Amino acid sequence: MSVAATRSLAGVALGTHDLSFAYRRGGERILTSLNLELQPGQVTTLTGASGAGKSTLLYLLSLLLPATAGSITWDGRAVENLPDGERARMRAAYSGFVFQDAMLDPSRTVLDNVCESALFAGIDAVVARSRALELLERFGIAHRAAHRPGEVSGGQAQRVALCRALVTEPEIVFGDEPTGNLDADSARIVWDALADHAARGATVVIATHDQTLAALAHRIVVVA
Ligand SMILES: Nc1ncnc2c1ncn2[C@@H]1O[C@H](COP(=O)(O)OP(=O)(O)OP(=O)(O)O)[C@@H](O)[C@H]1O
Repeated sequence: MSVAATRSLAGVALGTHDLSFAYRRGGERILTSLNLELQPGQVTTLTGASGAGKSTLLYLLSLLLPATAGSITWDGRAVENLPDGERARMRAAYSGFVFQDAMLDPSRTVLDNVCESALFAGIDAVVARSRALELLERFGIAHRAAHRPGEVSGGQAQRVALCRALVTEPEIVFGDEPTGNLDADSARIVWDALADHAARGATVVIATHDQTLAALAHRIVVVA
């Protein structure tokens, strides 16, 4: 394992303060006056019924969506009103996101999908490629590096998405049902990788319906 992969991480404390959100102005509130503090070095799982707002909360915490009311803090800094460019820069520099259904770029190879987020975060191309190959190897999909996402299985695609999220060595990892397409053994590998990342100091926040995995987290937040 490389030196980079064993570097300890500081993580980012995530907070919400009276956070509310509606997808449309004046529309139904998905989240109402939510107050949370999520600590570095921990895995937090978000559970709750389908449609309760777990994915929405991940999008808010990761700065993909702006809050309707209230605030979101990263290490105490209010981030909900930052300009879009700054939010994108912070996302790329500090976080990785494993989306539901992988969401890989179908026109690019598996390797390029993983490298892309590192390049976007300003990581040197040679380093990005070496880290990407190392992660693909670690998760047993290096033999698919030159394939397109349409040529790999759902479970393999989900592992590629995990590699893409980890390639920047992020301080925060968000996962939206990251084990949803996986069999029990593969799900455990993904979970262990996320738990390892938290053990190194990162803040890890995972939305999941899998109660077995959720129970392994340091903290379970029920979104209602
Ligand atoms: N882009 C959108 N526009 C409008 N409403 C949306 C949008 N995305 C989600 N919703 C609605 O917001 C609510 C919360 O959705 P969200 O995906 O956050 O729930 P979830 O808890 O993650 O659900 P699941 O467990 O099924 O993935 C749902 O009622 C959903 O229909």
